[in-house]
Amino acid sequence: MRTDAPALLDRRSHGASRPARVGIVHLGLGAFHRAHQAWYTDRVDTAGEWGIAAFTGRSPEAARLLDAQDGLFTVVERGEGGDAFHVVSSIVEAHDGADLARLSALVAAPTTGVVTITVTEAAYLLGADGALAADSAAVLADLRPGAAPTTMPGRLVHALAARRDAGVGAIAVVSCDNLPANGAAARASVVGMAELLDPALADWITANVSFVHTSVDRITPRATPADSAEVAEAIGRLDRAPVVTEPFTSWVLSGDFPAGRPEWEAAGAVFVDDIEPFERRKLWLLNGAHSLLAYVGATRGHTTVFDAISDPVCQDRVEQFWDEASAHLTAPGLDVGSYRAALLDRFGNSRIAHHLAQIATDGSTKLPLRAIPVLRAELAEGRSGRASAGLIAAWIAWAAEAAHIADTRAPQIEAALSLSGRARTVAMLAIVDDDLARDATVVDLLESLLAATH
Ligand SMILES: NC(=O)c1ccc[n+]([C@@H]2O[C@H](COP(=O)([O-])OP(=O)(O)OC[C@H]3O[C@@H](n4cnc5c(N)ncnc54)[C@H](O)[C@@H]3O)[C@@H](O)[C@H]2O)c1
Ligand SMILES: O=P(O)(O)OC[C@@H](O)[C@@H](O)[C@H](O)[C@H](O)CO
Repeated sequence: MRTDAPALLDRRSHGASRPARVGIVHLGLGAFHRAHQAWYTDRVDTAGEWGIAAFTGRSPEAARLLDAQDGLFTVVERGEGGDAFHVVSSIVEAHDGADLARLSALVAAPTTGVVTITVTEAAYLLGADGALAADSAAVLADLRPGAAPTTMPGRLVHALAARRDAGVGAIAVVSCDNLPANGAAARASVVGMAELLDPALADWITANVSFVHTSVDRITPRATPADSAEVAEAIGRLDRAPVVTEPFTSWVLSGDFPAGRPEWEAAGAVFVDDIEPFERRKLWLLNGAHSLLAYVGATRGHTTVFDAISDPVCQDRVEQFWDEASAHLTAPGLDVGSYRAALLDRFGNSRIAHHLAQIATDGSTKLPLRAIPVLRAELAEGRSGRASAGLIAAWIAWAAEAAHIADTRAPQIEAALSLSGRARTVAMLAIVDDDLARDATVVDLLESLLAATH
């Protein structure tokens, strides 16, 4: 029977006959990894030494789809003027994250020098003090005798034990999640888990694992079936796992790679000694504005970042938040004015459908990273922090109306929302900052901001 449907992408027809040897293990096979770290590696690994073995974090679906097409996938760079298509072949193995035997074997291999991570902020399971939340249900489940770990730190500790036992030496772990000091966060999460499981292993990890800090940037919304259809039309092959991303990309890294790394700088990555100013600028201005648009925009009936930033009320709120944040972004070379102007262009890319609902998830983890530091910096300067407090108020107002709250702390949020008046405001604020919830001036400000939203 004749069919016009194109054949599935595969390595032979793509001309990438021999997959690269595995040199990188990745945890969290989502859209961002494919649009970012896999894309950089694809561009620079001409010798085929840094193939990526990628593991999913929760559902095995992404691995199943990629495995069926030899790990190949298309990166669609979606600019305002049109799309560019690149088939990426750097992922050479894709696995269910529950496959601990394969994960351990690969992390213990002498040819593996790097582990990269994109598992979302909440998956680090850190408490407000920055340490592993040892009493959380997920951590306790991993600690049960004989339990197969399901968390990121649990699985990585399991695999690092195999590396120690194999005696193949040091390795780099590179967090690419949107967390300040994400290398330190990864260390706190992984070493914290190891301390609970095997203190001697925790010592080995401390001595042999280099936790690299990064600031990562490339807006990558979830792809849709229409994107797959467009890719088939453009490349003449069926791709069930394309990623759609913006043309802009940035990767700033700081730290050691004791077992080598790809030459990512050849594709534009930048290695620096002090990453903090860059990550602050990105987390506060880009991610902070994203969260603000997610809550204010959704409350005003918008669906995507583009819709929201096109609304003058939302843009005005973003500018006010940026004014507050910018007052604390004073390190040389940050060029905050140009960065803000570029962000307005990126948010205004009408062809990128970045859904506010995706950004709104896990607000209880994101606001302490995106709103609270700006609010605290403003309070320290004797100012009210009205715009950053406005982001927290927007989250509270959004949560109060939301039909469904996708958040790892949804039970606490629902309990807080069951209260009313000032008690409710205090309980919601306590979820993102316990100390500030005891500050009557901040609570007063939130109350007045919330009253103004009605
Ligand atoms: N998408 C972007 O624009 C973008 C840009 C910069 C940084 N990031 C970072 O990358 C992360 C992932 O983004 P994405 O677009 O790939 O999302 P995604 O939903 O496509 O993929 C997320 C991956 O993390 C895994 N995961 C989710 N929760 C987990 C948990 N609790 N434990 C273990 N694994 C878990 C999922 O299984 C999946 O493999 C973000 O949370 C952010 O920190 C994303
Ligand atoms: O990916 P999250 O959930 O941490 O945050 C949502 C967006 O703010 C984020 O994905 C940005 O698009 C990204 O950080 C841009 O580089």
